Amino acid sequence: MTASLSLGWPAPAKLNLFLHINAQRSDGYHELQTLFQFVEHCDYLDFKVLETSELKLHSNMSAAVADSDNLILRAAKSLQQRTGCQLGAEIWLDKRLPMGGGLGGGSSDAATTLVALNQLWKTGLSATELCELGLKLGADVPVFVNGFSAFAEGVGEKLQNVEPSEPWYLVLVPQVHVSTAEVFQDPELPRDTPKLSLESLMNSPWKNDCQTLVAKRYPQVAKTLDWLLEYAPSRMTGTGACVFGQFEQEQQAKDVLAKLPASIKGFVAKGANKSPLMLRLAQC
Ligand SMILES: C[C@](O)(CO)[C@H](O)COP(=O)(O)OP(=O)(O)OC[C@H]1O[C@@H](n2ccc(N)nc2=O)[C@H](O)[C@@H]1O
Ligand SMILES: Nc1ncnc2c1ncn2[C@@H]1O[C@H](COP(=O)(O)OP(=O)(O)OP(=O)(O)O)[C@@H](O)[C@H]1O
Repeated sequence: MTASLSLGWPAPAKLNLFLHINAQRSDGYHELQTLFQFVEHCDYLDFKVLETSELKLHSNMSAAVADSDNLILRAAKSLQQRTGCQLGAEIWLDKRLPMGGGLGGGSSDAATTLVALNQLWKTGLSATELCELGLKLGADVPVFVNGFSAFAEGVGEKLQNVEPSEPWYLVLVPQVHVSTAEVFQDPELPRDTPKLSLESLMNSPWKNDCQTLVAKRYPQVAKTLDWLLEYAPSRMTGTGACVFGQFEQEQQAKDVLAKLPASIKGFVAKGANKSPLMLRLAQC
């Protein structure tokens, strides 16, 4: 192993514990209020610093994503451009998170790339500057850079750290791809939930404003959610397709996982208010 090789940078999944859509802005984006929590189920990235500005990605992603669209390479390039850094990187992605499932895997990969390369290239951007850079790549990137469970407003970039309880989750992955852009463009999406204070949101029942619409458009999501609701309080995350049920004990979640019909995939993971990415960064 050479000194320039840096291994095992996690890119965790997130759950939207609640997701309210408050309004649509004139640029098409939506004002929302959401509560993000990480789960200890991650993609992993390895980095090798190159002395030239070349950026190279190797991955085991099941779906083909062109290099020009890949959020990892876009993140690395944006950091080079923002800082004038002349170094490059060879990056290995061990993709474990389902893609397009509302778990934010692509955004999380981008955030881990920004945080890791800022460290390895010694480009010295602050967390706030990395969040600003990340927001240009996707609305969910800043919360992953921030690294703490957060109440988010705006399009998802105005963050306030919070500490909800850290239960065990059973996350189910319906085998359908839900496009975030399509959900937000759908005329039937409710966009008028009143903005509430954090305190009243924390004390009200949690809901996802995209859930009814996505369940209607994708019967497999409805079926999966109905199945899980038999065992635990459950909701959809983000714009779907994944749904999650909440349990006090790991074993309870595993017992339900064991009953899962073969046609549905799922995993058990603990909620975490501190991102595993921050723990990895602290090791540097
Ligand atoms: C719904 C959430 O998953 C909640 O965590 C996110 O806000 C979505 O974040 P994301 O996947 O990073 O989304 P982006 O890649 O920025 O946007 C995808 C598409 O979703 C729509 N979009 C996204 C976020 C937002 N607040 N309003 C929107 O209308 C936009 O049409 C955009 O073209
Ligand atoms: N490194 C990456 N990993 C996953 N998807 C990527 C990556 N780079 C680009 N993408 C593209 O982003 C799309 C969304 O991927 P992602 O897994 O982040 O969706 P998601 O979990 O629904 O995200 P969100 O909850 O933020 O909407 C993919 O379908 C893919 O085309």
